[in-house]
Amino acid sequence: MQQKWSEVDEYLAQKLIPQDEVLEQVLANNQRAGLPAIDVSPMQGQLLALLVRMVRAKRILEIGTLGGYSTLWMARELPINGELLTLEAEPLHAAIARENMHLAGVANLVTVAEGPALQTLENLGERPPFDLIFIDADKPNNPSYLKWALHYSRPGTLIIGDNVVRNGEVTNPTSTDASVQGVRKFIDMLGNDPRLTVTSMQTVGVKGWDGFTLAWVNAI
Ligand SMILES: C[S@@+](CC[C@H](N)C(=O)[O-])C[C@H]1O[C@@H](n2cnc3c(N)ncnc32)[C@H](O)[C@@H]1O
Repeated sequence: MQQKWSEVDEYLAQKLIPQDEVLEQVLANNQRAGLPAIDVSPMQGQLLALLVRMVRAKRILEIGTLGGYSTLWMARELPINGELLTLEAEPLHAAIARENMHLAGVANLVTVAEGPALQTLENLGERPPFDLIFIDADKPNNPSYLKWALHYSRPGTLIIGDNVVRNGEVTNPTSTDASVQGVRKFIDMLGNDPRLTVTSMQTVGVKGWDGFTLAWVNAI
């Protein structure tokens, strides 16, 4: 079945998503630098781009940069006075992401903040709220990332969480995997917060079985 999903995902991506040399170059640069191939898929990247477009985001926060593949999908949708702050703990990942943003011509819109995301978030201080927040770093910290995401949100902010399926283990309350437990707590927090309207979108494809949560902030 996995093979069929991948085949369908590739077929749809080929039919629906134009070839893009810059995005492909970013993936090639990441591979050459030895970064893990755990970026979003092209179909997920296009979904992020559409969401940025639909909410007319001007200010974006991304937690978990890797080489900046998802960053680029989103940054290209920003207006010229937009900003995307992306948080990355690994110096090599941050350096490659910066190079990729230069290559793609969006370096003026994107700031790659290097260091543990929680530390960066604690030190952001007073600033205008973000319009869209993409959480895609270490899953055990997802509950804390959600708290900070809400801190930097306004009514109308869209908060997206990646990798919420965990190969189906997300339904296992006794899992000893810290990522599963982090995602389970994250989902509980999303579901129990009356300020949020939330859904989840599962995806099957070249990256396996996975899913996003999409949370709309109704009130703060
Ligand atoms: C799944 S990858 C991000 C993929 C990227 N969003 C994309 O789709 O192209 C997760 C990234 O989060 C980073 N990361 C892990 N723990 C972190 C932390 N505590 N603070 C900041 N970044 C972290 C990892 O180094 C890795 O580059």
